[in-house]
Amino acid sequence: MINEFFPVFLNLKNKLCIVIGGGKVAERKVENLLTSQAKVKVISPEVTLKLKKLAEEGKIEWERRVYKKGDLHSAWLVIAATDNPEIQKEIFKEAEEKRIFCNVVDVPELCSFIVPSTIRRGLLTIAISTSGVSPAVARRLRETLEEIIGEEYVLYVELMKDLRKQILNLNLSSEEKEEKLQKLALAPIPRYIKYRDFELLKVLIEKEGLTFPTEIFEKHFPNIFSKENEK
Ligand SMILES: C[C@@]1(CC(=O)O)c2cc3[nH]c(cc4nc(cc5[nH]c(cc(n2)[C@H]1CCC(=O)O)[C@@](C)(CC(=O)O)[C@@H]5CCC(=O)O)C(CC(=O)O)=C4CCC(=O)O)c(CCC(=O)O)c3CC(=O)O
Ligand SMILES: NC(=O)C1=CN([C@@H]2O[C@H](COP(=O)(O)OP(=O)(O)OC[C@H]3O[C@@H](n4cnc5c(N)ncnc54)[C@H](O)[C@@H]3O)[C@@H](O)[C@H]2O)C=CC1
Repeated sequence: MINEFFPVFLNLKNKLCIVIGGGKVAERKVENLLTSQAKVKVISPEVTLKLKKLAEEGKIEWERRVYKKGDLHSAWLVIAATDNPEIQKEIFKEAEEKRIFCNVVDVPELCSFIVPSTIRRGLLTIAISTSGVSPAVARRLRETLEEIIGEEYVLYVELMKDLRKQILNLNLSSEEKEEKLQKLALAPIPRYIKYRDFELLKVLIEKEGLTFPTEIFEKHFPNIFSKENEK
């Protein structure tokens, strides 16, 4: 029976996450955790060059030794990434006892959480999981979606955040607000951004009685509007 995993986005900022093992897989998980600003501690007698460098730069803490029972004390999350099946089981056992979520990288059945394949576009995150059965499929799907969901989505989501705020501040009924939000979400705005069709986009936004937030565009494309003015 495959688990029906519960998808969540965790706020790990400054929270201690312990990674046991220091190979290629540990390295990938550590980089992921650092993206979320977690406080990372690696326990492993050997680590990759990259992990060593991160430790030297003070970006992670590295305890150069093997795992021992009790190490998980005060962690929020644990990743067991050693190449030793017995140790992996011991780590999972301690994590369960302490009620700490634990990812055992080589045994999907011993995972109280799994790590999805992830696409990040600024504020937008897309996470893909095959419930642990085929990481290669998760990766392949990520690569396919990355082509559809391009870098234009960084600006797009920032723009929609601004427009939503404007709409919510208008003196409209909740039905009217909902209608405007849905209408904007359906408009091909990512395409306008991708092809720099800013004039068309401006017309669309102003037609809805909203203000075109120039500063958001200028942040991504410095001087884009001033150059147009010079012409
Ligand atoms: C259950 C899970 C636990 C967990 O790690 O959280 C798990 C388990 C295992 N992975 C294995 C193998 C590989 N994993 C990758 C890559 C990734 N693995 C990731 C997640 C997960 N892997 C979780 C399930 C995710 C889901 O639900 O789909 C990704 C998405 C996220 C990340 O790790 O950061 C990241 C892709 C990131 C990206 O590029 O987008 C590659 C390389 C590749 O394909 O590039 C290979 C080799 C090819 C292959 O075997 O497929 C093996 C066999 C080990 C062996 O044979 O020794 C096991 C154990 C088993 O299955 O028994
Ligand atoms: N979940 C995933 O995405 C994937 C999982 N795997 C599996 O993950 C495991 C790790 O893979 P790699 O990083 O390539 O292995 P690796 O052999 O490069 O690294 C293992 C690390 O564990 C450390 N280690 C060994 N015993 C230890 C102990 N008692 N305490 C602390 N650290 C200890 C070693 O020093 C080494 O740094 C393997 O079992 C592999 O099959 C492999 C590919 C992807």
